[in-house]
Amino acid sequence: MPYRIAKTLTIESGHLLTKHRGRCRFPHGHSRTVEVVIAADQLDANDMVCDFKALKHALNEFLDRWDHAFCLNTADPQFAFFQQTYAERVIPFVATDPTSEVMARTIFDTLQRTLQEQAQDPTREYPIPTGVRLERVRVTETATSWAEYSA
Ligand SMILES: Nc1nc2c(c(=O)[nH]1)N=C([C@H](O)[C@H](O)COP(=O)(O)OP(=O)(O)OP(=O)(O)O)CN2
Repeated sequence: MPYRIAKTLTIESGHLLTKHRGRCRFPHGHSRTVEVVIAADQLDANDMVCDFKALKHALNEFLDRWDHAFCLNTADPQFAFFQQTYAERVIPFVATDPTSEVMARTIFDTLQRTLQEQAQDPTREYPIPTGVRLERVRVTETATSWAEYSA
């Protein structure tokens, strides 16, 4: 697929890593940059892979829930407490730590489903053309660390 576009969003989120030996097992936060790349063989009627706004809307539908939220392994002994206390601002990661790798995979799988659904609806203000392919999702955790998940 010769054409490729990317969109980047930033979210503020907290987490802790139950399996980490160091400080990352304690609650802490990150300004996370999420970069998604989609590809296409040909351009649409607007001479685009797809409108950047379409990509932003598709990503935001899901990622807004992670903004100013706390990502937590459901196996954490404190999970029930956090969920009762902070309700929808606690994002459950089922029996897995919310590492950058797991976040990248979760975002990839969810965005792929969203793009497929929205490509069936040409009446959207910013439609997703059929034939576009989600190539990769990169989650940047700190100034020096990122993880990527790709097709
Ligand atoms: N492969 C992964 N390793 C680590 C993850 C992760 O998601 N995937 N996450 C963490 C912690 O969340 C930590 O906050 C970030 O790690 P790190 O880059 O080590 O952060 P530092 O600011 O301490 O980096 P320095 O370069 O050492 O200052 C840990 N590992």
